[in-house]
Amino acid sequence: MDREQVFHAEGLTKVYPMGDLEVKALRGIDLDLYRGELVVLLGASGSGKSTLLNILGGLDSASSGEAWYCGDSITSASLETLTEFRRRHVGFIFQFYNLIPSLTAQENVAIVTDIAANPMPPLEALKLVGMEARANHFPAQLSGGEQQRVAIARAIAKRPEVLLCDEPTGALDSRTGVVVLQALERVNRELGTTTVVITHNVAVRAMADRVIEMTDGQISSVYVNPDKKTPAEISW
Ligand SMILES: Nc1ncnc2c1ncn2[C@@H]1O[C@H](COP(=O)(O)OP(=O)(O)OP(=O)(O)O)[C@@H](O)[C@H]1O
Repeated sequence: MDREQVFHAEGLTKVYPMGDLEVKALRGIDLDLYRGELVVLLGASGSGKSTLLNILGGLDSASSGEAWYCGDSITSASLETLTEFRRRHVGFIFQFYNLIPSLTAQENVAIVTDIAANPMPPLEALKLVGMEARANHFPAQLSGGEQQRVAIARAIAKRPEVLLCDEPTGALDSRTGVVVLQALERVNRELGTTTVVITHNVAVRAMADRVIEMTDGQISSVYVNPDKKTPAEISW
């Protein structure tokens, strides 16, 4: 594995004020993520997975600590710099696909490629996730798994270095979930996109290069997977 550091974090904390109380979502995260690796992020509900991903992706700010993307500080960046960082370098996938209902699959992808610096053609992105035959279909004509694959095509069409996925299979049955994981694995392998996948599904750890587990706002274990499986070999 190439060990070039993409993300580096030291002592990240996140505290949400809740009236007189505080929720300590992150309690000191030290983390490195390396170029091209596929990391599965596990942990109980409320352990801080989404908070961590959102801070790394420039969607949320840390309360203390520092994080860098390729040597540039994320935690001390201005809002404008963070917007530019997200636009140029980060693709996001969420549990729900957030496609625009009045646009076809291809048009949903083109929205992003229209404003990206070095995009791939929308059809090429759809092909990578096996959706080129459905390019002219509207979201309502597609299954949940197919919509998620279009969302992946939309996220990768700008050729981001990093793909951050928060419960990408959370709304899908296992067979459909595997097809979505295959799309993510192919993008990771063919484009070399550093990929982080949050999941509640422990079976998904089998496809990771590394598995990072969070407990109560901290990293409780990091596991290097010596025996990576393809998504087709995973079931739950
Ligand atoms: N905007 C917010 N305001 C207040 N508390 C928040 C906010 N966002 C998250 N939290 C709290 O921070 C903690 C960590 O939340 P987070 O969503 O990061 O956990 P998670 O591991 O991703 O959980 P899940 O698996 O359920 O999505 C939780 O206790 C949550 O309630």
